[in-house]
Amino acid sequence: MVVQADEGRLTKPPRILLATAVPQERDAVARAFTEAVEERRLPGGAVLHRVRTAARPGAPVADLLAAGVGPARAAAATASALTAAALAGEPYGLVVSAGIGGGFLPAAPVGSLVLAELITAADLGAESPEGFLPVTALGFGTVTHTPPPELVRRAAAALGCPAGEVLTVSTVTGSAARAAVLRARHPRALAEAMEGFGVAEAAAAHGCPVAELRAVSNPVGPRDRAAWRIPEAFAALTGGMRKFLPVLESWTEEQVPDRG
Ligand SMILES: O=C(O)c1cccc(C(=O)CC[C@H]2O[C@@H](n3cnc4c(=O)[nH]cnc43)[C@H](O)[C@@H]2O)c1
Repeated sequence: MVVQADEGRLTKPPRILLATAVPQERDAVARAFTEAVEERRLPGGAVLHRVRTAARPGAPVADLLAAGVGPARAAAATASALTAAALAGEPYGLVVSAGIGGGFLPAAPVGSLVLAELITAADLGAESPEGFLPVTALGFGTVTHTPPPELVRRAAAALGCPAGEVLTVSTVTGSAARAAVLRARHPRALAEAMEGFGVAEAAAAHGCPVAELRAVSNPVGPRDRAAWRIPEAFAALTGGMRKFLPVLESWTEEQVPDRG
Protein backbone atom coordinates (compact mmCIF):
# COMPACT_ATOMS: atom_id res chain seq x y z
CA MET A 1 0.00 0.00 0.00
CA VAL A 2 1.56 3.29 -1.09
CA VAL A 3 1.40 6.15 1.38
CA GLN A 4 1.20 9.54 -0.25
CA ALA A 5 1.66 12.85 1.44
CA ASP A 6 -1.05 15.18 0.19
CA GLU A 7 -0.38 18.61 1.66
CA GLY A 8 0.53 16.88 4.89
CA ARG A 9 -2.46 14.55 4.79
CA LEU A 10 -1.92 10.78 4.67
CA THR A 11 -3.99 9.12 1.99
CA LYS A 12 -3.73 5.43 2.81
CA PRO A 13 -6.85 3.71 4.14
CA PRO A 14 -7.47 4.53 7.78
CA ARG A 15 -6.70 1.84 10.31
CA ILE A 16 -9.40 0.21 12.43
CA LEU A 17 -9.12 -0.17 16.20
CA LEU A 18 -11.28 -2.95 17.69
CA ALA A 19 -11.65 -2.59 21.46
CA THR A 20 -13.03 -5.40 23.61
CA ALA A 21 -13.20 -5.57 27.40
CA VAL A 22 -11.42 -8.85 28.19
CA PRO A 23 -8.80 -10.92 26.35
CA GLN A 24 -11.29 -13.75 25.69
CA GLU A 25 -13.48 -11.32 23.74
CA ARG A 26 -10.42 -10.03 21.88
CA ASP A 27 -9.52 -13.60 20.93
CA ALA A 28 -13.07 -14.24 19.71
CA VAL A 29 -12.74 -11.17 17.48
CA ALA A 30 -9.24 -12.25 16.37
CA ARG A 31 -10.62 -15.58 15.10
CA ALA A 32 -12.43 -13.61 12.38
CA PHE A 33 -9.10 -12.50 10.92
CA THR A 34 -6.77 -14.49 8.71
CA GLU A 35 -3.42 -13.63 10.15
CA ALA A 36 -1.77 -12.21 13.27
CA VAL A 37 0.94 -9.68 12.38
CA GLU A 38 2.51 -8.38 15.58
CA GLU A 39 1.97 -7.35 19.20
CA ARG A 40 2.84 -3.92 20.56
CA ARG A 41 2.83 -2.68 24.14
CA LEU A 42 1.25 0.74 24.57
CA PRO A 43 2.31 3.37 27.10
CA GLY A 44 0.33 2.39 30.20
CA GLY A 45 0.73 -1.33 29.60
CA ALA A 46 -2.16 -2.33 27.31
CA VAL A 47 -1.16 -4.54 24.37
CA LEU A 48 -2.25 -4.06 20.78
CA HIS A 49 -2.61 -7.19 18.62
CA ARG A 50 -2.25 -6.24 14.97
CA VAL A 51 -4.12 -8.57 12.63
CA ARG A 52 -4.62 -8.73 8.88
CA THR A 53 -7.89 -9.42 7.16
CA ALA A 54 -6.32 -11.38 4.31
CA ALA A 55 -2.94 -13.00 3.74
CA ARG A 56 -1.90 -10.75 0.88
CA PRO A 57 0.58 -7.88 0.73
CA GLY A 58 -1.05 -4.58 1.56
CA ALA A 59 -4.19 -6.20 2.98
CA PRO A 60 -5.97 -3.94 5.47
CA VAL A 61 -4.88 -4.32 9.06
CA ALA A 62 -6.74 -3.78 12.28
CA ASP A 63 -5.50 -3.48 15.83
CA LEU A 64 -7.23 -5.44 18.59
CA LEU A 65 -7.18 -4.13 22.15
CA ALA A 66 -8.43 -5.79 25.32
CA ALA A 67 -9.15 -2.42 26.89
CA GLY A 68 -10.52 -3.57 30.23
CA VAL A 69 -13.92 -3.81 31.91
CA GLY A 70 -16.06 -0.73 32.45
CA PRO A 71 -16.34 2.63 30.69
CA ALA A 72 -13.48 4.38 32.47
CA ARG A 73 -10.88 1.64 31.91
CA ALA A 74 -12.02 1.20 28.33
CA ALA A 75 -11.81 4.94 27.65
CA ALA A 76 -8.32 5.18 29.14
CA ALA A 77 -6.90 2.27 27.13
CA THR A 78 -8.64 3.33 23.92
CA ALA A 79 -7.33 6.88 24.32
CA SER A 80 -3.79 5.51 24.75
CA ALA A 81 -4.10 3.51 21.54
CA LEU A 82 -5.54 6.47 19.62
CA THR A 83 -2.82 8.81 20.88
CA ALA A 84 0.00 6.37 20.11
CA ALA A 85 -1.33 5.86 16.59
CA ALA A 86 -1.69 9.59 15.98
CA LEU A 87 1.85 10.27 17.21
CA ALA A 88 3.15 7.51 14.91
CA GLY A 89 1.46 9.19 11.95
CA GLU A 90 -0.92 6.23 11.52
CA PRO A 91 -4.20 7.53 12.95
CA TYR A 92 -7.22 5.28 13.21
CA GLY A 93 -10.16 6.07 11.00
CA LEU A 94 -12.67 4.00 12.92
CA VAL A 95 -12.95 2.57 16.41
CA VAL A 96 -15.23 -0.41 17.11
CA SER A 97 -16.32 -1.43 20.60
CA ALA A 98 -17.02 -5.17 20.44
CA GLY A 99 -17.84 -7.90 22.91
CA ILE A 100 -20.56 -9.73 24.71
CA GLY A 101 -23.51 -8.07 26.40
CA GLY A 102 -26.91 -8.42 27.95
CA GLY A 103 -29.85 -8.43 25.54
CA PHE A 104 -33.30 -6.92 26.01
CA LEU A 105 -35.92 -9.52 25.15
CA PRO A 106 -37.57 -10.24 22.82
CA ALA A 107 -35.51 -8.23 20.30
CA ALA A 108 -32.08 -9.52 21.39
CA PRO A 109 -32.14 -13.14 22.59
CA VAL A 110 -29.08 -15.01 23.85
CA GLY A 111 -26.74 -15.87 20.98
CA SER A 112 -27.92 -13.03 18.77
CA LEU A 113 -25.99 -9.98 17.58
CA VAL A 114 -26.86 -6.31 17.85
CA LEU A 115 -25.34 -3.19 16.36
CA ALA A 116 -25.48 0.24 17.94
CA GLU A 117 -27.33 3.05 16.21
CA LEU A 118 -26.81 4.97 19.42
CA ILE A 119 -24.24 4.36 22.14
CA THR A 120 -25.71 5.73 25.35
CA ALA A 121 -24.40 6.13 28.88
CA ALA A 122 -27.47 4.96 30.77
CA ASP A 123 -26.38 5.76 34.32
CA LEU A 124 -24.30 8.92 33.88
CA GLY A 125 -26.12 11.69 35.69
CA ALA A 126 -27.89 12.40 38.94
CA GLU A 127 -30.86 11.03 40.81
CA SER A 128 -33.51 13.53 41.85
CA PRO A 129 -36.91 13.29 43.54
CA GLU A 130 -38.39 13.64 40.04
CA GLY A 131 -36.26 10.83 38.66
CA PHE A 132 -32.97 10.32 36.85
CA LEU A 133 -31.32 13.36 35.25
CA PRO A 134 -28.78 12.62 32.51
CA VAL A 135 -25.53 14.54 32.79
CA THR A 136 -26.63 16.70 29.85
CA ALA A 137 -29.56 17.95 31.95
CA LEU A 138 -26.97 19.12 34.47
CA GLY A 139 -25.25 21.12 31.76
CA PHE A 140 -22.32 18.78 31.15
CA GLY A 141 -20.89 16.72 28.32
CA THR A 142 -22.86 14.17 26.39
CA VAL A 143 -24.63 10.89 27.04
CA THR A 144 -24.94 9.56 23.50
CA HIS A 145 -22.66 8.96 20.55
CA THR A 146 -24.00 8.18 17.10
CA PRO A 147 -22.08 5.77 14.85
CA PRO A 148 -22.07 6.63 11.13
CA PRO A 149 -25.62 5.75 10.02
CA GLU A 150 -24.57 4.42 6.61
CA LEU A 151 -21.98 2.13 8.18
CA VAL A 152 -24.58 0.80 10.62
CA ARG A 153 -27.12 0.29 7.84
CA ARG A 154 -24.67 -1.70 5.71
CA ALA A 155 -23.40 -3.69 8.67
CA ALA A 156 -26.89 -4.60 9.88
CA ALA A 157 -27.73 -5.83 6.38
CA ALA A 158 -24.52 -7.90 6.17
CA LEU A 159 -24.92 -9.40 9.62
CA GLY A 160 -28.69 -9.82 9.40
CA CYS A 161 -29.07 -8.33 12.86
CA PRO A 162 -31.02 -5.45 14.37
CA ALA A 163 -29.57 -2.02 15.03
CA GLY A 164 -30.76 0.11 17.91
CA GLU A 165 -29.63 1.76 21.11
CA VAL A 166 -26.88 -0.01 23.06
CA LEU A 167 -26.60 1.14 26.66
CA THR A 168 -23.39 1.46 28.61
CA VAL A 169 -23.76 0.80 32.33
CA SER A 170 -21.26 0.74 35.18
CA THR A 171 -23.37 -1.81 37.05
CA VAL A 172 -24.67 -4.92 35.30
CA THR A 173 -28.46 -4.98 35.56
CA GLY A 174 -29.51 -7.67 38.03
CA SER A 175 -33.23 -7.24 38.67
CA ALA A 176 -36.47 -7.06 36.73
CA ALA A 177 -37.17 -3.67 38.30
CA ARG A 178 -33.91 -2.15 37.02
CA ALA A 179 -34.44 -3.69 33.58
CA ALA A 180 -37.91 -2.10 33.48
CA VAL A 181 -36.49 1.31 34.42
CA LEU A 182 -33.92 1.13 31.62
CA ARG A 183 -36.52 -0.08 29.16
CA ALA A 184 -38.85 2.79 30.05
CA ARG A 185 -36.05 5.35 29.63
CA HIS A 186 -34.70 3.76 26.47
CA PRO A 187 -37.53 2.09 24.54
CA ARG A 188 -35.21 1.40 21.58
CA ALA A 189 -32.51 -0.28 23.67
CA LEU A 190 -31.44 -3.67 22.35
CA ALA A 191 -28.57 -4.44 24.71
CA GLU A 192 -26.43 -3.25 27.58
CA ALA A 193 -22.70 -3.62 28.13
CA MET A 194 -20.04 -1.77 30.08
CA GLU A 195 -17.59 -0.21 27.62
CA GLY A 196 -19.21 1.27 24.51
CA PHE A 197 -19.66 4.81 25.80
CA GLY A 198 -16.11 4.95 27.18
CA VAL A 199 -14.67 3.77 23.89
CA ALA A 200 -16.87 6.29 22.07
CA GLU A 201 -15.76 9.17 24.31
CA ALA A 202 -12.12 8.39 23.54
CA ALA A 203 -12.86 8.14 19.82
CA ALA A 204 -14.78 11.43 19.85
CA ALA A 205 -11.87 13.18 21.56
CA HIS A 206 -9.78 12.18 18.53
CA GLY A 207 -12.47 13.11 16.00
CA CYS A 208 -12.78 9.44 15.09
CA PRO A 209 -16.06 7.68 14.23
CA VAL A 210 -17.16 4.78 16.40
CA ALA A 211 -19.30 1.66 16.09
CA GLU A 212 -20.41 -1.00 18.58
CA LEU A 213 -21.15 -4.70 18.03
CA ARG A 214 -22.45 -6.92 20.83
CA ALA A 215 -23.11 -10.65 20.97
CA VAL A 216 -25.74 -11.44 23.58
CA SER A 217 -24.56 -13.74 26.38
CA ASN A 218 -27.45 -13.23 28.78
CA PRO A 219 -30.81 -11.50 29.07
CA VAL A 220 -30.98 -8.12 30.83
CA GLY A 221 -32.90 -8.88 34.00
CA PRO A 222 -32.69 -10.84 37.25
CA ARG A 223 -29.10 -11.94 37.82
CA ASP A 224 -28.47 -15.59 36.96
CA ARG A 225 -24.75 -15.81 36.25
CA ALA A 226 -24.91 -19.59 35.76
CA ALA A 227 -27.24 -19.04 32.81
CA TRP A 228 -24.84 -16.78 30.88
CA ARG A 229 -23.98 -18.45 27.59
CA ILE A 230 -20.49 -17.05 27.13
CA PRO A 231 -19.04 -19.61 24.65
CA GLU A 232 -22.14 -19.25 22.46
CA ALA A 233 -21.79 -15.47 22.57
CA PHE A 234 -18.09 -15.69 21.65
CA ALA A 235 -18.98 -17.90 18.68
CA ALA A 236 -21.62 -15.39 17.59
CA LEU A 237 -19.09 -12.58 17.99
CA THR A 238 -16.57 -14.36 15.75
CA GLY A 239 -19.22 -15.09 13.13
CA GLY A 240 -20.56 -11.54 13.26
CA MET A 241 -17.11 -10.04 12.97
CA ARG A 242 -16.36 -12.17 9.87
CA LYS A 243 -19.38 -10.58 8.19
CA PHE A 244 -18.61 -7.13 9.58
CA LEU A 245 -15.03 -7.03 8.26
CA PRO A 246 -15.76 -6.56 4.55
CA VAL A 247 -18.19 -3.79 5.47
CA LEU A 248 -15.59 -2.11 7.68
CA GLU A 249 -12.93 -2.40 5.01
CA SER A 250 -15.02 -0.96 2.22
CA TRP A 251 -16.38 1.78 4.45
CA THR A 252 -12.95 2.90 5.65
CA GLU A 253 -11.59 2.76 2.10
CA GLU A 254 -14.34 5.16 1.04
CA GLN A 255 -13.28 7.60 3.75
CA VAL A 256 -9.89 8.17 2.08
CA PRO A 257 -10.30 11.56 0.38
CA ASP A 258 -7.64 11.23 -2.31
CA ARG A 259 -5.90 7.99 -3.27
CA GLY A 260 -3.65 9.85 -5.75
O1 LIG B 1 -16.73 -15.82 33.30
C1 LIG B 1 -16.16 -15.93 32.23
O2 LIG B 1 -15.69 -16.99 31.78
C2 LIG B 1 -16.07 -14.74 31.38
C3 LIG B 1 -15.34 -14.80 30.22
C4 LIG B 1 -15.25 -13.70 29.43
C5 LIG B 1 -15.92 -12.53 29.78
C6 LIG B 1 -16.67 -12.50 30.92
C7 LIG B 1 -17.39 -11.29 31.30
O3 LIG B 1 -18.05 -11.20 32.31
C8 LIG B 1 -17.29 -10.19 30.37
C9 LIG B 1 -17.76 -8.90 31.00
C10 LIG B 1 -18.20 -8.02 29.90
O4 LIG B 1 -19.38 -8.49 29.34
C11 LIG B 1 -20.26 -7.46 29.10
N1 LIG B 1 -21.56 -7.88 29.60
C12 LIG B 1 -22.06 -9.12 29.42
N2 LIG B 1 -23.32 -9.19 29.88
C13 LIG B 1 -23.62 -7.99 30.38
C14 LIG B 1 -24.79 -7.46 30.98
O5 LIG B 1 -25.84 -8.10 31.13
N3 LIG B 1 -24.74 -6.15 31.36
C15 LIG B 1 -23.63 -5.41 31.19
N4 LIG B 1 -22.51 -5.89 30.63
C16 LIG B 1 -22.50 -7.15 30.21
C17 LIG B 1 -19.66 -6.23 29.73
O6 LIG B 1 -19.34 -5.34 28.68
C18 LIG B 1 -18.45 -6.68 30.47
O7 LIG B 1 -17.31 -5.95 30.22
C19 LIG B 1 -16.74 -13.58 31.74
